Amino acid sequence: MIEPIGYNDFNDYGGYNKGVQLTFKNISYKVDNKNYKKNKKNENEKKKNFDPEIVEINIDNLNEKEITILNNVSGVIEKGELVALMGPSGSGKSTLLDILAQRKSTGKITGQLLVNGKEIGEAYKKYCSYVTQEDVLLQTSTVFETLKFYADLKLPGVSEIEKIKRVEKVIEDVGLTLKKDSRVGGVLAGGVAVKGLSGGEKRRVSIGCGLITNPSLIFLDEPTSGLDSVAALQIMKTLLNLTLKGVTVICSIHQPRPEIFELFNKVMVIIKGKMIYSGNYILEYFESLGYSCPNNKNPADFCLDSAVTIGKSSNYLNICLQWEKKWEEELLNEIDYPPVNVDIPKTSSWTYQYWILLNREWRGFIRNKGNALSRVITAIVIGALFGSCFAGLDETDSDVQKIMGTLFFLTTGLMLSPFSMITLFLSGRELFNSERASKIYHSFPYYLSMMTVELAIEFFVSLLEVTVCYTLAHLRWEVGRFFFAVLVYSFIHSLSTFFISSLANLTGTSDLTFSYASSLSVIFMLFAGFYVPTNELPKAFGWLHWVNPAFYGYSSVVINQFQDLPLKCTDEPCKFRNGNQVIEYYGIEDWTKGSAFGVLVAWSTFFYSLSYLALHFLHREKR
Ligand SMILES: Nc1ncnc2c1ncn2[C@@H]1O[C@H](COP(=O)(O)OP(=O)(O)OP(=O)(O)O)[C@@H](O)[C@H]1O
Repeated sequence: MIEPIGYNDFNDYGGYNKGVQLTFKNISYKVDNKNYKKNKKNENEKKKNFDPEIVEINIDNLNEKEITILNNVSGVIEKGELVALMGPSGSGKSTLLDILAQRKSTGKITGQLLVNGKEIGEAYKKYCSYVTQEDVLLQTSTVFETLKFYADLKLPGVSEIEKIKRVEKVIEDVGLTLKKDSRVGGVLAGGVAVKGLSGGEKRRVSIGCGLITNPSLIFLDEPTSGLDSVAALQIMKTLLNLTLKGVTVICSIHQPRPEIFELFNKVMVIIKGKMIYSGNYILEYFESLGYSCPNNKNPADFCLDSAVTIGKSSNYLNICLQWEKKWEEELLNEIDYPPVNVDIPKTSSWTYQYWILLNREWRGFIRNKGNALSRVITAIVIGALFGSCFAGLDETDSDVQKIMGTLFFLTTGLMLSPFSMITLFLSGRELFNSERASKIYHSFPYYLSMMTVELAIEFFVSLLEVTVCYTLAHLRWEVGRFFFAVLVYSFIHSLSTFFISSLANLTGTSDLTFSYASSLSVIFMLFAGFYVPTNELPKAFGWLHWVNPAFYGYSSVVINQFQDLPLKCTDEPCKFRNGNQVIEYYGIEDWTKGSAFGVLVAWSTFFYSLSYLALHFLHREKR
């Protein structure tokens, strides 16, 4: 027999009241029917060949522009209650939980949500926790680091020692003391597998993240899924102990074993988007409807089986109406709203969020050794390859074309290398969406920290590649010009990173990102000014180089290389006697290296902002 785990030694660091009463009235949720037009067409076809003998589907339902997922759902959850949300698969449990936790950002939600009888405000999410059904965790962090990250962001103003104590207590409560320093593990973006926790252990880490702040209201979407029966009971007892402190806990749950089912103070049953019962006498209620639980049957299994049967029966709508009537006429009037205001927990500042996120981002990069090493090795190999192909160039008119080629291939090499980051951007986005929905940080510090680490790496990679290539190819090796070239190349690299991350954030899929990014990169390369000098472009395409960021990067390094450079003539007639003639030949004499670099920086800023805005506003949730 597992002993319940106490929370008595937890301090209320946030200083806010534990536990709240939550009332939801007439909640409905509708989404656009994406198949509306297709269904309408099919319906017309069916009407043409209508045969009442064989048509079974309800044509009217397929025909609606909006699909109703939840329909007029109401209920009350008292302070300190442990509530089970039950129903057949697809009945709307997770959707209701998402709406109660204010995590739905798509579809049309109507109805009222009250905390202690008052409309919920902006701070609502700060005193609730939500534990998702899927475990979205950073694979490279340890159990301790994962929980400490939540403690750092969600417990501002609490001392380091207290935060560590809190983290260790939660780790103990979710039964992971022996795994405290194990990595979470999983498959990293790019396919590298990191050994780590089992599925059930990850579940416990996710639950621990929800418990770290000692919240007033906890929502858990199927907290016991993936756990063995002992671990499931242990987790549920942990939750029960929280409720004894007054915390309100709501879980969606499928088929709990009888010992777990007994722990719940209240059961809510949803069938096909409608509530049919909410209370603590579920078996008696089903009996009154004519469904009796056999003695030897698990009551949770019985409830679910009965719910499935009711959903299919012709009496379903009557049962729903009967419950709605009971709610309107009896239960609603019996609600006793506690006269307590909920204190709002503090939030950490953006600078602090940035610092914590930066640390995590950097740790993630260092621990993803395969990625870090491959980027460094690729930079050295590519730099050496270009440098060797054009090795020992002289400052002569006959080597001008080769020098132009070296500069161009360095530019394109650095433009193409961020393609390998597509999966990294998209997998990071899943974690970001999950953490943002919990309101633990703002998107801006997240994006800034991610890009700070990326920019630092890119500067280092560019420095390596340019140093190797410039040394071997004998490009203009003066301190000022060399470092200017490194700066331009690292901006070309970052611009391409921002460009690809914009596409990833706009499209949300790796296939589309790859396809758009590769097509546009080819256009960028074609009109960069190497293959065809800008003044020789056909008139119809002449404008293209003006809107081509690669043109500005390439022009900047070409001017940096050739400006005021005397060239030796190897053959007569001599094509170029000095570098300025080269600059003129390529049609970029109106630019200085500084002005072209300035436009490159402006393009980088544009893609940086576009990528951030797409991250902030698009693809918030999968469903
Ligand atoms: N945004 C959406 N667009 C279209 N359909 C949706 C959307 N959100 C939910 N649904 C549909 O609503 C139904 C209820 O989904 P929900 O995930 O809430 O069910 P559930 O009871 O939690 O199921 P399960 O127990 O299998 O997790 C499902 O059929 C789901 O496909």
